[in-house]
Amino acid sequence: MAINPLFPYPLYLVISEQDCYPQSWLHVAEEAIIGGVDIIQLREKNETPTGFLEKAKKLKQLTDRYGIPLVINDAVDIAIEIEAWGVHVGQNDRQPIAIREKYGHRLQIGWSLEDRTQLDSKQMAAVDHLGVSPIFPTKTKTDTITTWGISGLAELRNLTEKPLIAIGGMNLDTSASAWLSGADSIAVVSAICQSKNPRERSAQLKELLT
Ligand SMILES: Cc1ncc(COP(=O)(O)OP(=O)(O)O)c(N)n1
Ligand SMILES: Cc1ncsc1CCOP(=O)(O)O
Ligand SMILES: [Mg+2]
Repeated sequence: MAINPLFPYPLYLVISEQDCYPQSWLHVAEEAIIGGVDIIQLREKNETPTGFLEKAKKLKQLTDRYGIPLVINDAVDIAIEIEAWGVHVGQNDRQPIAIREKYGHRLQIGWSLEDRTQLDSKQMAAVDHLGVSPIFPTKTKTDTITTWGISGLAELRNLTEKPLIAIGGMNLDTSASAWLSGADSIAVVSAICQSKNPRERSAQLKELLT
């Protein structure tokens, strides 16, 4: 089995207006891209559909300008409408097979892995990459099931060739060990969104992933 299959987006920013407050989320996104973020997910859990769509359009303009992929969290219809690169869904969202059946390969599909048995799910046939969720406990998302830890991530690495995104508690102290344990991408919210200097923080994180 090939180790660490290519997912050419080492540093993955998951962003929302709330997680960036009091900074401007769009400014944080641009600074993070300049600093080295390779892919961005818009994750707005408390927005109206109209508000989410407006933000998605603004972020798509930015990511297009810099030529990086945009992922939309949960809202498949918005991802399709703005021609996002991908969508990220979890166990309680629209399921990968249903998305694939409706939209073919218009979206890359990310799926959250919250339990080892989910690797055997038929949904895996429609999944392009996996969010290993969470690696460590985090205040950013508390409705979680398995806290994988670095050892859990390393075990998963031996069980699937799909790209693995490590998420949850990833920061300057934890990202390198997740990377060296076989993650193909390190996803962060607070480490960048709550940094006083998102550009510099992104560059510091990126430096660990080479
Ligand atoms: C890259 C990545 N991995 C996991 C998640 C979590 O998705 P989900 O389980 O659907 O939870 P919410 O983000 O919707 O609260 C993610 N968003 N991104
Ligand atoms: C969206 C999400 N999914 C699993 S953990 C998480 C939040 C990660 O936030 P942080 O990087 O601040 O720990
Ligand atoms: Mg979700």
